[in-house]
Parts: sequence; C-alpha cells; structure tokens
Amino acid sequence: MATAEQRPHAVFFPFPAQGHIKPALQLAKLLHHCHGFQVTFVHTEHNRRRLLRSHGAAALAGIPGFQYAALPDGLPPSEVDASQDMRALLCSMETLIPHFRRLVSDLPPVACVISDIEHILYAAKEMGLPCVTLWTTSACSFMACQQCQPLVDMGVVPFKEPEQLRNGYLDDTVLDWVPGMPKDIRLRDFPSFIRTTDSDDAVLKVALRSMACHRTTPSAVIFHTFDELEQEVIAAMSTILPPIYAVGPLPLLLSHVPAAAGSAATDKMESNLSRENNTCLEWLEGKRPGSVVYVSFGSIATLTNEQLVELAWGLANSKKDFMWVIRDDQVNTGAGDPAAAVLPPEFLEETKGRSHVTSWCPQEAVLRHDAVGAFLTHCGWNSVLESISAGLPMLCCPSGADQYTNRRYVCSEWRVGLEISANVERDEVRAAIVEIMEGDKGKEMKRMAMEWKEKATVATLPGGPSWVNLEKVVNEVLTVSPPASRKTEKN
Ligand SMILES: O=c1ccn([C@@H]2O[C@H](COP(=O)(O)OP(=O)(O)O[C@H]3O[C@H](CO)[C@@H](O)[C@H](O)[C@H]3O)[C@@H](O)[C@H]2O)c(=O)[nH]1
Repeated sequence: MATAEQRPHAVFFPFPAQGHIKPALQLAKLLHHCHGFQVTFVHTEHNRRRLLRSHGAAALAGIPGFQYAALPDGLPPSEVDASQDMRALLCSMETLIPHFRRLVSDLPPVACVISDIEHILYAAKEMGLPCVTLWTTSACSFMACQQCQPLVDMGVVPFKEPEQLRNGYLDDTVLDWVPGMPKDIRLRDFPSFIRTTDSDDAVLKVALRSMACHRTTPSAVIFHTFDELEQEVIAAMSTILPPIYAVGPLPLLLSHVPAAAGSAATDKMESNLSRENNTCLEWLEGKRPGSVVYVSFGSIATLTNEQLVELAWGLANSKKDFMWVIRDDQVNTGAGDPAAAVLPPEFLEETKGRSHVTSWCPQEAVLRHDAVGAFLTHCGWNSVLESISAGLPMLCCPSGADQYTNRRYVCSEWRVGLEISANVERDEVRAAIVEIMEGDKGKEMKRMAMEWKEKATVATLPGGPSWVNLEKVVNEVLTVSPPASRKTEKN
C-alpha cells in the first residue's frame, strides 16, 4: 500500500456551477478509490457556503486522502441559494489565479491539476504542473465551440442584424464543413455563445479564449462521454487537441465502485448545491411503469413566467402524470434577480393527484425509477447522459450554452428525443408529450433509448472502454510527472 507521500496528488478545480462540479466530483472519487490518488477538491467560497447550508459540515469533511479547499470567486458575496449570474461568473474567473497559486504552494506536492477553467490551466502550467481538462459537456458541443473562431474569421459571427438571431434565420444556415459533425448541421445547432451582434460580447470572448486554451495548454482532455456515443467527433477532435480520453457516463462507472459509497463519511461527500427533496420517490412508487413525465431544466436555465405557464398547461392538457422540478430561482423576470414561479390556481386544481412539484430532487434516482416514461429536459449534458443511462427518451427544450448542440444530437443523431421549440407553446408541449408517451415515434425513441442504455452500460462495465480510457489517462498523463517537479513559487 502506497504511503500518503507516495500517492499522486490531484487538485480538482471545476468551473463553479452545478453541472461542472458534479462530474468533477465523480471523477475525483474514481481517481481516489480506484487509482489511489490523494485529492484536493476546490470550490469557490460561495459554493462552499451553499453546500454547508444544504447538507451541513459532513458534506465537506472529506475522508482520509480526500480534502476540500475553497477560494473567493471575485463576485460580491451572496447568501442566496441560487445559481450565480453565469456571465459575471465567467468573467470573474481570472481573479482566482493568485488565490489558486497560493493554495497550490501550501499544499503537499501536486502531481496534476484537473480543471475546465482556462485561467487555472494556464496558472498550473506556468507553475510547472501537469494539467488536464475535464470537459463536462458533450464532445459534439465542444467541436461546435471550436468553430466559433472560424465563424468569426468568416465574418458570420457576430451577426450583422438582430433579426439574424431569430431562429428562422439560423434554421436555414447549414455548415457542411465541420470535421466529425453531420453535413447538415445548422447554425441553430451551435452553442449560444455565437448568438450575438456585439463584437465585444464578453461571453463570446470567453468562449474563443477557452477554446484556444484547451487546444494548447492541457496535457490531455478528458471528455465526459463514451466512445460509441460520439465516436466520429472524437476521432475528428483527436487531430486538433492534445490526447483525448472519453470517460463516462461517470455515474455508471461509479456504480461499480462499492468503496465510493462505502461509509457514512463517503456517502456524505456531496456535489448537490441544493438540498434534495426525496418525497418524490414515494410519490413515484404509486405510479404505473412508464406513466410519468419528469420535467427539469437543470440548475441554471430560467424561463419567463409566461413560458412556465404555457409549459404548465401543456403538461395539464396532456392528461399524463408528471413530476416537475421548479427551482426557487427558475423564473427570469427580465429585471435582474430570478424569482419563484407563479402557477395559475386552476392548473394546480386541474392536475391535483397527477402532479408532483418540487424545487430539487434526486434526479438520477428519479430517472431510474420504473414509473418515469420520458424526460422533458433543457438538454444540459449531465441530464442527457443520465437519461441515456436510464434508457429514457427525451423532450428537448434547450435554453442556452451547449444545449442546442446536445438537442440536435439527441433528436437527429441518437434519435432518442423530440424537439420543443424555444417559445414553449402549450399545444406543442401537449402534442409532444402525447407523442413521446404513446405515439409510434415515442415507441421507436424508447427502443433507441434502450439500445443506448445498453451501450452505455457496456462502456462502463469493468474492463469496458471507459474504464480502459480512465486507466490510460492515469498511466499516460496523470501520473507521469514525479511530484518533485512541482515548483513552490508563491505569488
Ligand atoms: O432536481 C434536480 C435537478 C437536477 N439535478 C442534477 O443537476 C445536474 C444538472 O446538470 P445538467 O443537466 O448538465 O444541467 P445544468 O445545471 O444546466 O448544467 C450546466 O453544465 C452542463 C455541463 O457542463 C452543461 O451541459 C449545461 O448546459 C450547463 O447549464 C444533473 O446532474 C442532475 O442530475 C438534480 O440532482 N436534481
């Protein structure tokens, strides 16, 4: 057994949002339990406080060889349990650099830094530390993001007229030259970072910088995916990136590691920033197999209250049972701070007994529950992978970022989903729910979803490709540099 000093020490620092923290913690647990890594897992202080409020001190107590640290994110302190303003957060990441340097200097020797924050990768490299990107969205959306620079060079982005940003225009524009992507991929299938008319757009600039960084800075890029799901795009990307490794779906890999849930302390290592309400599982118990529609828009996406009401009536008019996660910060008021939803009393009356609304649930357990028949999702990548892992077809209603590309692949390439248009109209929602729950298309999507579930299962069985890739990245990249190579400069 290696002593603590001999064990490689990995520092994880995911972008401080739920959808990035969760897969990073899953990978950290795998490296710790299966490959003997010591881990320091870094949160922002904002998220550390949220975790403490939601789960108590045990969530961050760690276990031997696995500790937490926290750094300020540069935004004004807030005690509100809501997702932070993503634009502001993206732009504040640079302020982390001096704090990160000081942290690393005070830690035991570091073998590698694993992050998706470009400033952290640059800082690690400057300090002489091997660094690796953990990319928490799909490989296809990464490839689409890589086209931001060519689109700028071609004068397509930023768009010339606000009118061009409307779906109608983007619908018709096909880009048949993107390596590894379908020849009929459209601009509207690209991540939202290109949707601007402003050449100074801060988010577009972050996207361009980040894509350049991941091409040149890390020693490797780990994608949270599995080979068979995205093989064409992974093959095409191998020519433009440092070595890449597809390791996922991470929850399935972790399910084969009993030690990862082996003790009370390990069980309490939480990545959920919000406290989940488990009563929904009891509610699902009483339902027929495949009879419930599960609805969630992840941890960041907001809707206007009008869209929420349309969605509500679409659900009500479908006459199906449904479980709906409506976060306390789900509604975009257009006036800054998000607000709680206001649903019409008639809707609540109409759906009594066949609806369950909650503010945060144990999503993976919900998706695996027999009663759930379809997932109405914003197409965040974790949600897509969790749905595929559970063999569930999806109704896709993306709201930003990579979700448009994920939607395209879910609906047209993997053929496990139906699209709902961004304006969210009740009749369309109702018709899509009825189709996916009982129509011929829905049956075919369910069949395809079960096929993908099987492929995801095979990829993550002990000895399967995702395990092999994990082992390779450990042996080829994460442990190749002796800890002695660490510089101890302080800033
Ligand atoms: O009630 C809930 C709702 C969600 N979740 C979990 O929260 C995560 C949400 O992640 P994701 O589906 O990826 O959505 P976002 O929170 O929106 O994730 C952000 O990060 C993702 C990964 O980088 C991107 O794909 C998204 O576009 C981006 O918005 C998932 O693991 C869910 O299981 C719960 O546990 N309970």
